[in-house]
Amino acid sequence: MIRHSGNKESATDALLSLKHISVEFDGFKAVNDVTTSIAPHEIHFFIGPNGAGKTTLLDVICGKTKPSAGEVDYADIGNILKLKEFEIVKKGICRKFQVPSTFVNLSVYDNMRIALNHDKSVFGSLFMRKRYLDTRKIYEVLNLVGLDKKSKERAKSLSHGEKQWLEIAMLLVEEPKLLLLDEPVAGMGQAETEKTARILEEIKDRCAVAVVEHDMNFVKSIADDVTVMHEGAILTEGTANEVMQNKKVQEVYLGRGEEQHA
Ligand SMILES: Nc1ncnc2c1ncn2[C@@H]1O[C@H](COP(=O)(O)OP(=O)(O)OP(=O)(O)O)[C@@H](O)[C@H]1O
Repeated sequence: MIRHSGNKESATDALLSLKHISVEFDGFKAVNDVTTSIAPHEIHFFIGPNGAGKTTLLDVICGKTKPSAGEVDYADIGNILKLKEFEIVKKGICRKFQVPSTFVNLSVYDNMRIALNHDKSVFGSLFMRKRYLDTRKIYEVLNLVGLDKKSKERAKSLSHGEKQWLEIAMLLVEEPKLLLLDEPVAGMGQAETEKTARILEEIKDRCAVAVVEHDMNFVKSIADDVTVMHEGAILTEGTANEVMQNKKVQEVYLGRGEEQHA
């Protein structure tokens, strides 16, 4: 975790720095002058009420949405706003969206082979470039997410949680430096949520993880750093305990009932 003495802009050890980011949709400011940073190998959560601008921030980081103002400095590359989405992926920022992106009729293993080849053409990946596939690497990552024994099963036969872990594994074989996850435990029961927490803790040896999340028990269990957003701006930042004790956070988010966090 980076501690910034009140000024995240000066964090020189950051993997990614958002500097004065604003995003407007038809004159509406969804994100308003956000400055924060993500350290290498940390699990950094973005929390806050619905519509606070959390997902929009992830969209900015992965290049899906271009901000109206600000800079996104990343690793030794500098400002990545000039890059296209696929170029940002190649630089090591990988995003898991809430919409599933596996090939449901293919096996877990074949999904991994496609991901490893950065080639979404099923036939190109499965047959023509076969000799380049790295089976050991695939099994090593499948083992990390607990799916190595299910490598031959079709993706559609996996449980909800297993599907999410497969998608995470498909990103991990690309060896990202920063993994972006949008509500990774949505729809999971307690056991799957806890397993996801253990997986993310292992992943952070390899890369930083930025997560948009509403499940506060999940946040508390693994967060290194938490940014609380409200109405497009940062309300406060700190450890999970620090932000949960913050009166403003309790007022605008935590104290508003479970339906807000669903
Ligand atoms: N493409 C878009 N066009 C217009 N408005 C948008 C667009 N994307 C997001 N917004 C608006 O921007 C605001 C922030 O949305 P965002 O999805 O980032 O919030 P969030 O904090 O992720 O919320 P949630 O927890 O509900 O996912 C919302 O008011 C939303 O309606």
